[in-house]
Amino acid sequence: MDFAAGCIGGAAGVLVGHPFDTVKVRLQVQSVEKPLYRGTLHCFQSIIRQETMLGLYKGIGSPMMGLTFINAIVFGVQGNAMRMLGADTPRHQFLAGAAAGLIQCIICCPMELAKTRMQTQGTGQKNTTRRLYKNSLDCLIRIYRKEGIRGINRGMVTTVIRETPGFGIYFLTYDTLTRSLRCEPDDGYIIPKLLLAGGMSGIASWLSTYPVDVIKSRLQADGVGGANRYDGIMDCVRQSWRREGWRAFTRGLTSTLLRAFPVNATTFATVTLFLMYMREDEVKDCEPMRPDLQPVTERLSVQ
Ligand SMILES: NC(=[NH2+])NCCC[C@H](N)C(=O)O
Repeated sequence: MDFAAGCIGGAAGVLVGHPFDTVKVRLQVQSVEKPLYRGTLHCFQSIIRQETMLGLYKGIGSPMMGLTFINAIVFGVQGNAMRMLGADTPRHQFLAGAAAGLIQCIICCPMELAKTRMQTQGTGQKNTTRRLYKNSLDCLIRIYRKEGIRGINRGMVTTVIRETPGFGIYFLTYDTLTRSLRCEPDDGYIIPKLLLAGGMSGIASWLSTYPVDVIKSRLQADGVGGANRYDGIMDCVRQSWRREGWRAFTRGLTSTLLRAFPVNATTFATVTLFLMYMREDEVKDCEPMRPDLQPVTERLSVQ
């Protein structure tokens, strides 16, 4: 059921957040010498004016397919890892989340490679005729044909460095906030509390590893519409630091945080409420399990 809940939560989150993610990627990878966008709002306005609203949804196919499945893996692995670890402690919450974050990189990296390349090709152009990639799947097929398995896993190291601690903090923050907000199934304010806890968990998670995300986007977008600029992670870090200083590592952060709250508020609230109602019958039919042995999503549904 954790997997099913993650699926539904993931799809809801993508629909809410993709435009913010497109703005984030454009700001992260735009030219420093001749920047197209002055900031978050200007980027939103420019994309809508030059590429219509559809420009904000470029590359949504990949996360819609990928994030839905990724969230199924994330919540499934986290729930099962918590049951394996036994006691529901903050350390176990972090470890179970980190394990889920690490495992989902297998899907996340190729998915974000296709998404990033789709989001950055044809920047500023309305017509789609001269595009290298027709869609996310075509993008991955072309990369695989040209560069093999190594090519579709470009950015894997930075994805692992971003996601493993990022998801540990994601679930630890959610568990901590749902406890301190006393989220109980019979609480009349359960939904706003879950939305607040989920949204803040998303923000905490993205803030914790954001500089790594900038490097990952630059490496995955490298070569779109021009020659490759980077010879690996450290070269990308050195060039970014030399040209832009510390600001390089905060490019697109505003849009990321604007996206992180609604997307993760939607995802966590959907998952928790789904598990709560789907397990209601278990609570009626059997002795409630020890609350200290269940992950937060199960604990909320058992009492
Ligand atoms: N890279 C992270 N910070 N991951 C944690 C949040 C993941 C969530 N699915 C999102 O897209 O916002």
